[in-house]
Amino acid sequence: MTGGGAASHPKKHVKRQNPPKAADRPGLAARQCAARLLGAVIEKKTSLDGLTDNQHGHPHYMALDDRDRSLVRAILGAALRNRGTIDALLMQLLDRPLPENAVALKTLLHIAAAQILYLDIPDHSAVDLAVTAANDDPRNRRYAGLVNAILRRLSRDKDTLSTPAPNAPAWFAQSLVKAYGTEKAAAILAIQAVEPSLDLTVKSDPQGWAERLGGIVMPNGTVRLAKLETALPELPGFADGEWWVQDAAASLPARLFGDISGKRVADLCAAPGGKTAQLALAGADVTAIDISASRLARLRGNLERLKLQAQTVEANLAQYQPEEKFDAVLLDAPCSSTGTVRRHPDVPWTKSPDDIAKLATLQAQLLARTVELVKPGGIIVFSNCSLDPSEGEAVARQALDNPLLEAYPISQEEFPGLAGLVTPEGYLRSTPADFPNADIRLSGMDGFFAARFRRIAL
Ligand SMILES: C[S@@+](CC[C@H](N)C(=O)[O-])C[C@H]1O[C@@H](n2cnc3c(N)ncnc32)[C@H](O)[C@@H]1O
Repeated sequence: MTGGGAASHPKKHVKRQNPPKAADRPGLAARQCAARLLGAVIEKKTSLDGLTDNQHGHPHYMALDDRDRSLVRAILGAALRNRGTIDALLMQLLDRPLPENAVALKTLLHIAAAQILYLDIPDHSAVDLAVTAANDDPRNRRYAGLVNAILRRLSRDKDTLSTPAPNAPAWFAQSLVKAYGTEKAAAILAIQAVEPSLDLTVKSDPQGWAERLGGIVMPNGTVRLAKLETALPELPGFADGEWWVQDAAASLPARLFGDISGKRVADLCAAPGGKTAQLALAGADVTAIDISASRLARLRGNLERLKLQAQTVEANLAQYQPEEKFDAVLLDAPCSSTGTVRRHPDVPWTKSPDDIAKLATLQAQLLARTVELVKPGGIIVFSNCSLDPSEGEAVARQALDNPLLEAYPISQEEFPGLAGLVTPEGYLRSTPADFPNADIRLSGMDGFFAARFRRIAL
């Protein structure tokens, strides 16, 4: 007989199997971590690179195994690349807008929608895990039914819903239109939604490496792979230091010095060292300067793998005093990095017009300082990976107010196959919409700007 009044019959203690705790659900921790990190990017403007750093990342990310970490990165990549589309789709499915303060709910829905719409994950697990995550979070518990309903509808109707929404915050979309016109701005935003190819700068024999690695050779000699099929260190040539990862556009500024074999060249904002490696490979006696000890340590590690040499100096460029001036200097200045939006889809969401204005001021100061470090007659290359002309063309034009500098325009002949990147003023300007390819996975390049000057002998 069972039952009976609890008061009259003390309950026999029956050992019951506990239902699995939410925290034990496979895949839940990764989804919760993804939602937390998306919140940090959008609400606190924290850089995704820092949050997902394998040594110093967010504690919840660090607690995950490698598989879950790569899942978190994939979810966040899809959620950020397609943020405008996801937002518009969710709005269509909601009867009324979410409460303003329901930030955690919105983040959770975005994470789940990214999986349903863009990742090779069964829709039902994305939905189930989102509902479990909602129930596990006091802020979202009362919305668990709504989460379930919205995500099921999204899964069912995703092929018929349409949303022509820009995947960028308004300030970024508007700045692109202002700088490049409507058509090119749209092309830039379209390609930023696609995961970029992987470009390698090879020490020699680009054609041979392209054949070995299954890639194509770009006009500048970079080898481009449509997709990374294996972990980078497992690719042939990595351990032997035969190549390094560097976007095709990022490889152009260091080529603007001409023959630098045997010359003393300073790479003034050097880490992690892609351009230092190019200069060293070209035979220059390179001094690599950077303000960041940890980034310089990465640079040293990279050079060691590549079996290339450079002296390294940890210093703030504003105070740096070399014993002797250099024959040439490269200033690859800190910038808003909006040109790297394809690999860093968090950038438009973490940066603002205010940041761009501050960085443009800093770049002008660093460029003025750079002039003091080069010998009369020496070449100065100023570059950065911003798409905003106020960090590029405007800084370069203003620098010519300095009587010690003269323009040394870049000519189209210097870049066969990429001559379209050279502007009438003699600057180099690339955007993600440049170098289109019928195979979208092979299309595009980072947005980069470079200007070349000569220090005048007075
Ligand atoms: C765009 S990254 C350089 C990338 C590098 N040139 C490459 O190709 O790998 C800018 C670098 O400037 C460094 N930096 C920023 N401000 C600096 C300063 N005042 N003095 C020296 N380095 C600085 C940062 O630590 C960062 O490593």
